[in-house]
Order: sequence, then C-alpha cells, then structure tokens
Amino acid sequence: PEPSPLPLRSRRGLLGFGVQEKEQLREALTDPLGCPPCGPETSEDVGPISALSYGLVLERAWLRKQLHNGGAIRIPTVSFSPGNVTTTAMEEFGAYIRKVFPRVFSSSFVHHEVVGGFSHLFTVHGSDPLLQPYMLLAHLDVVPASDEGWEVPPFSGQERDGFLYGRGTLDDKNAAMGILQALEFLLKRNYKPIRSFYIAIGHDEEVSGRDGARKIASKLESAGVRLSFLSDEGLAVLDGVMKGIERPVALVGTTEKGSITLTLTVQSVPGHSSFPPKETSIGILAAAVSRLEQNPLPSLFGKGPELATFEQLATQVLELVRATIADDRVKISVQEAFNPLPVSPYDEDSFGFQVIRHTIHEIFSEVGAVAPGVCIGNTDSRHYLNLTKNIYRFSPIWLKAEDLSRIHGLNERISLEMYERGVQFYLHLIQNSDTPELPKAHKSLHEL
Ligand SMILES: CCCCCCCC/C=C\CCCCCCCC(=O)N[C@@H](CCCCN)C(=O)O
Ligand SMILES: [Zn+2]
Ligand SMILES: [Zn+2]
Repeated sequence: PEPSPLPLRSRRGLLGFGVQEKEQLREALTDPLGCPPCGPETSEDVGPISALSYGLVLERAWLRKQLHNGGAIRIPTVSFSPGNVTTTAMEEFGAYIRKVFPRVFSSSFVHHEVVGGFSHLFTVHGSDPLLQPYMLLAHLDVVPASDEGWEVPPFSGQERDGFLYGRGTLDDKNAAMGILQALEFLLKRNYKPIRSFYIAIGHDEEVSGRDGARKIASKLESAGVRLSFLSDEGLAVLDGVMKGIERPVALVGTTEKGSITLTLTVQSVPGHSSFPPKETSIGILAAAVSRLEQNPLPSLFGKGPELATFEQLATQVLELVRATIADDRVKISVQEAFNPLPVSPYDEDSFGFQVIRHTIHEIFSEVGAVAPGVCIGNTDSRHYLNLTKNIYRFSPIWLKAEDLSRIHGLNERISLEMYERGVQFYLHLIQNSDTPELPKAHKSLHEL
C-alpha cells in the first residue's frame, strides 16, 4: 500500500511541519513499505533529524544511493565534440533513471520522451491549465576526465570524508538527479502540481547542445509552448569568492557570456625535414597561441551587464585576436560564435527570479544576499530564448574559492550534505512555483 499523502506544503511550508505531520513522517520512517525502493534499511541509516527539512530525512539514505553509490557518477556519459558523444553510456543513463525513479516514469500525469537520441523531456501536467508552465533544465553529459591527478578515479563514484568525488558531481549530474529525485519524492507523497512544468535533461550541453537542448526547444516552440521562467545551472552560492564580502552570497545568472570558437591555420611550403625552414608552421602557430595567452581579452568586470555594451564588445573579439596574433600567415576562421545572452528581468515583479531567490533563502539560509550576476560559462538555456525571456542560471551548490578549479578540473566533488540541499532546493522550487503570487522579496544586503 502507498503511504498516506503527506501535507507537503502547508501554510508554513516544508520547513515547519506540525506535530501530526512529524508523527506521520516518523511512521513512514519505520514502515518499510513507506520507504522508497532502495532504502533506508534502518532508521539509523537516516541519521539525526535535520531541522532544515524534516521531509527529506526520509530520503537521506535513498538519495545517497541514487547519486553516488555506484549510480549516476559511474556511468561515463562523456561528450567529446558535437556529434561525438558516448552513446552507450548515455543509453545506460536512460536505463538507470528509469530504474531508480519508477514513479516519474509511471505517473499518469508525467509524460516522458527521448529527444535527439539521448536527451530526456518530461512534461508534468499541473491541475491549473491557466498557469503558464515553467522549466527545470539540467544535463547528463560531462567533460572528459582521465584518472591522472585525481584522488579517486573520476568515474568510480567513491565517497571520502563526506564528499562524493567524480566527474559530474558539480556539473551537472547533481542537478539532473536532484530534479528527478525531488519529483520522485513528491510523486511518492501523492503530490499533484498545480502549475505544469517541464524537465529537460540534455545530453550534449558540454559540446553545444545542438542535438539535445536545441531539438527540445524547437519541438516545444513548434507546439506553441511559452514558459513562465526557466531555471538552469550557472552561478552558485559563493563563499569567500567575492572579495570584500564576508557572508556567502548567492548569484543567479540573469545573462551569460557570449562565445566564439576560432580555427587558426598556418600553411607553409612543404619540404624535407633535413632542411627545416627557420620558422615552421607549428612554430608560427605556437607563437600565435602564446601571444593570445599572454594577452587575454579585456575584463568586463565593473562595466555592468548591459546588453549593448556586451554586443559592441563581442563584435570586436575577432579584431582583437587578429591584432594580438599580428601575423598574416595565421589564418583565422570562425567555427561558432554567439553574442552574450539578453538580460533576464530581476525586479520585484519577476516571478521566476523572485521564486528562485525565495527558494535560495529557504534552503541556503546562511546566505546574506541573492543577487543577479553574469554567468561566466555557457549553458543549454541559450537554446530556449524563443520560449521565455525569464532565464535564470543558478546551480544549488556551495563553492569556496578552492572549489572553482574543480569544475571541469581535477577532483570535482560535492559534499553529501550539499547534494541533499540541492534536492531540497528543487523540491521547494517546484512547490513554490505552484502559486500565482510572487514570494515576498528578501532584502538582506544589510546582513552582509
Ligand atoms: C559575477 C561574476 C562572479 C564570478 C564568480 C565566479 C563564480 C563561479 C561559479 C560558477 C562557475 C560557473 C560555471 C557555469 C556553468 C558552466 C556550464 C558549462 O560548463 N558550460 C560549458 C559549455 C560549453 C559549450 C561549448 N562551447 C562551458 O562554458 O565551457
Ligand atoms: Zn554544466
Ligand atoms: Zn560543464
């Protein structure tokens, strides 16, 4: 038998369960039928009851198994280049989420489809068709990693000192699994959303999103879908990263940088290696690359995220590269380029920004302020520009300065506590989005 429905969201929200609700949770904890498919085996597995979110205590042992205990991190879903991705691993990932999130795949109001071969689009039908749907975005692919330099092999999914190590723990399997886990949990508790939403999990974000996000976006666009807002990976809770600010701050990316990928080519006269020219094509090219490295593009810090500024500077990029290389023998061609993204609204009336800000304050209560920022990486969200102007890039992760090099780098890791908070973030975000009213804006700059 299914456990009785819990009042997941009362007037007090998840943070303030009443005595009766707590009692129900206690019962569910000790009732094996009330537990999710793979845990917890004993109440000891669950650990002390967290004051932060009582409901998630139930899930603790379960979610540890989902993300790190072999599961998602051990499947090497690497993207190498557009069209060159590890298809077998991606299929395995699809099979894995079907296995560990059975309710997501069997619920009568969740529709699932595979797009572009390996990406996943879930449509969660809410009860009020008048509320505009929103979208939660993540990606399942990761950048390559070899064992060299890692404390534990990057695809072994091992835990050390409370941290789960592995490629994808911060970018972006934490989000892909966290979103599905939050939905599985809600479905298990017989939650029925009021506002419809989409979950899109791309399979080639790290190499352009051409076959995943782009196809999902055009499919939805053809169906006339418009989104209330879109939440994607991006900036994060930053602790000790912003100089001069003591308390941790959460930055939500309301825009993201533009990007240009160039090909540099040098052609020289062929000849025998025993008569090498004074300068070889490799030497010329290496010198060009070195000059670019010595002369990075100017920092825009302090100039503000105004779209016009970025647009004008971006059309200058090619000229700067040409002038820096200053060698006509090096031919430059553009492989791919796009301008910085439009700035999403972040005023008090912006539902998407405010609901995300409110949820950040609920889950990361240590944060002194939630502010808009420029996302310094690129994300799949740029493919959804025709569906909404409200795109917000925030990864529910906590980064210290020393952690920044772990993203796409060595020893990527997430603490188990932060992964749990990520699930809580999505759990709250889904429920907070169910209201047509704006959450009350937090103004906490004075606390910094
Ligand atoms: C207001 C700026 C403050 C800067 C503080 C630094 C904060 C760092 C926090 C988070 C790291 C940003 C990571 C953003 C997500 C990146 C997603 C990603 O890896 N995208 C790839 C896409 C590649 C697409 C093919 N060209 C990337 O950008 O490399
Ligand atoms: Zn990512
Ligand atoms: Zn990435």
